[in-house]
Amino acid sequence: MGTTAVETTRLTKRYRDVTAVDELTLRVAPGEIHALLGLNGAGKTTTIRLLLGMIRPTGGEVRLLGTPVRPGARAVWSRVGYLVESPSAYPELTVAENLAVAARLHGLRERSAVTGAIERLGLGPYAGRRARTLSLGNAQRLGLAKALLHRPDLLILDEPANGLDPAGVAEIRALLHDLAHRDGVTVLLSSHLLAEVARLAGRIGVLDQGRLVWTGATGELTARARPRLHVTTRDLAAAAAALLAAGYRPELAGDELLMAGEQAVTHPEAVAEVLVESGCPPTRLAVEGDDLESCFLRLVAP
Ligand SMILES: Nc1ncnc2c1ncn2[C@@H]1O[C@H](COP(=O)(O)OP(=O)(O)OP(=O)(O)O)[C@@H](O)[C@H]1O
Repeated sequence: MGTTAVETTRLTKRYRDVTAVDELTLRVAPGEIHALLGLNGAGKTTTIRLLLGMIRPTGGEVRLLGTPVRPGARAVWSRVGYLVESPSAYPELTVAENLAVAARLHGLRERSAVTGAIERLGLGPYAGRRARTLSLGNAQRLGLAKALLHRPDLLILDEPANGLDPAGVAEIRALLHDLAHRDGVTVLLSSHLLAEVARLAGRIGVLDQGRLVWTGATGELTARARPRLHVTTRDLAAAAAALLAAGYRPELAGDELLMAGEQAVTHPEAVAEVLVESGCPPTRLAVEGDDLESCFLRLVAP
């Protein structure tokens, strides 16, 4: 699969005075787990609905697996699985019956597709339960099972961890990890939880007010959360010069110096010694790490 799995070009959706998605240009490579991260109202659901051709864009275009998404262009859907918010199921049918209906709609061999999906999603104990009696978490699992029935090459999921307890979240994470890394399935998912996507996605696109404000490898974002030594002293310039002369790499940030190096973080007492010797004793010296959520919030801060 050489083609880009998901490709949007200046994708835009406007509702009267709200621009829900604003000139979004996104590329997701095959086999990648890519997360669209954003706060409530950032435009995640609208983007996913546009990708799936559920709503018409005001501007721009979408290609999935190299094929333009247009009304009537059906071929690509046999290779795409999706789960959008609040998965729908026939409430009076059992889990197995719901899957059997979905398998028939896909033209699949019913029995093996259903058994495989039940097994993959750990739905065995619930196979005979009517869909309306399922917990939110198990309803979400049934939705995922349906999305995976036809073994798609691309899986598009809106907030897949919604309604799941921590064990369920871990299970879904393991499943998506396996799908991408073992079976080469491309996964595009939306989430508002950086800590969660950081454990799963290889790349992240941050959406804010419909715009892609940051995109890159997950590691680039989490690196911002590494601990740094914060130094405050009366004469920052003199302190910075002394620290530089001692082999450190201080960075001036407002009214303090920041030091990210391993040595400074693990041995702040040695830094204190340099500062005292140079006549700039620290008035504050603290190792602090930004948590992931504050890194994310800083990206989307007004
Ligand atoms: N059908 C609609 N009509 C009018 N405005 C809409 C419509 N759908 C979405 N919006 C607006 O577009 C913006 C983006 O909404 P969207 O649901 O895509 O965000 P989101 O990131 O998925 O948020 P959430 O996590 O709350 O679902 C919001 O301001 C929302 O109010």
